[in-house]
Amino acid sequence: MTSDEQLNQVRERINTIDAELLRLICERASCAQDVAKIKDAHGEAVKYYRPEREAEILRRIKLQNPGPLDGEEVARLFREIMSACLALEKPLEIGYLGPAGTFTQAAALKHFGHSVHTQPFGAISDIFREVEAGACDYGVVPVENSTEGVVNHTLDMFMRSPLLIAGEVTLRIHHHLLSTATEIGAIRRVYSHQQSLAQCRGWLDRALPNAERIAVSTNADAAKLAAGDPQAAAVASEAAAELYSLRVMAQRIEDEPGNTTRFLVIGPEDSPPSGHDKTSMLLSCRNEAGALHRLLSPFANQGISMTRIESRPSRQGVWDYVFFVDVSGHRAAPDVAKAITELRGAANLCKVLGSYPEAVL
Ligand SMILES: C=C(O[C@@H]1C=C(C(=O)O)C=C[C@H]1O)C(=O)O
Repeated sequence: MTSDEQLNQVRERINTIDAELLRLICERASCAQDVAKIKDAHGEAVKYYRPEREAEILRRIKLQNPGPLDGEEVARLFREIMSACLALEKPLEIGYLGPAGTFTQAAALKHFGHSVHTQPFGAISDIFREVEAGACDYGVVPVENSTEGVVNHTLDMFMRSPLLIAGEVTLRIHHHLLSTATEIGAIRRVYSHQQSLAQCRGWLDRALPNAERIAVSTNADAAKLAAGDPQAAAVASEAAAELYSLRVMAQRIEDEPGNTTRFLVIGPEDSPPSGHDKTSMLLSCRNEAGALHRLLSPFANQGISMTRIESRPSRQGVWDYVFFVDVSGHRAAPDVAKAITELRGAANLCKVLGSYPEAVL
């Protein structure tokens, strides 16, 4: 057989597989419609989106993956299939910290897939308000974001808001040099958020020692500015390059590889147990010797591991400190439930912000 004949044979096989895949994906979509019909028939407030079920499905796909595709890769494909199936009912409305092209938008699409409708907001408080009002189904806000620097603002909102955490998203952050210039030598100005500039300082010192660095409020704003100035560049994401028609002049220019940031999904409800969950809570104690130790001992007593603790001044005058604590496990799990009961007795304040699946993607 000639190589052309061999290729034709494999291509024929691919065409047959594609037809079969298409049939199966459509059959899956019909099943999703059946789920909706059954739920509708039972009346009451219908909730189509099930974060715990989606997390279970994605975890199973990763486990069952026989290769050669990477587990992350197959999970991403199934993420999009589920997103499209769910959108058959009604695309979810997701508010995020804009403008378009921010890492928060990338996080929203990573978590929900591309079949949702994303709506940019200028401030984190606007996102909380829109979700509280029901204008958005969920919101996505940065919580440990090394680029936008708004962690505290998100944490402060939880002190006042009745919203709960329904999910978390982690995103690897890569910075690129974007411009309309034809060569790097033509660049006189570099725009970006100050933290992104700081994260690329070494690279900028070497490649653009004479260009002025100008800090702006978001990386998407930087991309917008670079789009209108051929002597300027922006340090921003690939999404921003596409959105503002900029060329990627240099890729992955961050000094520290492996920079990951975390986002939270906020909604009117948290998530039922998925098998691998986290619980976030807000705790407070008086400023006295041993108070923090006593506050956290219920977790240690139950053998629960704490994955994060962040302290904030309470601003309410009543309590000195407020701690944002993440622990492993769902609030419905006996050990976590027991620790929470103990905490309620000991802490001045114990507000459970929600239990949600650990990020799968
Ligand atoms: C509404 C449901 O399913 C939705 C659709 C899913 C899918 O396409 O696999 C998964 C979870 C839900 O977001 C449900 O299972 O009750």
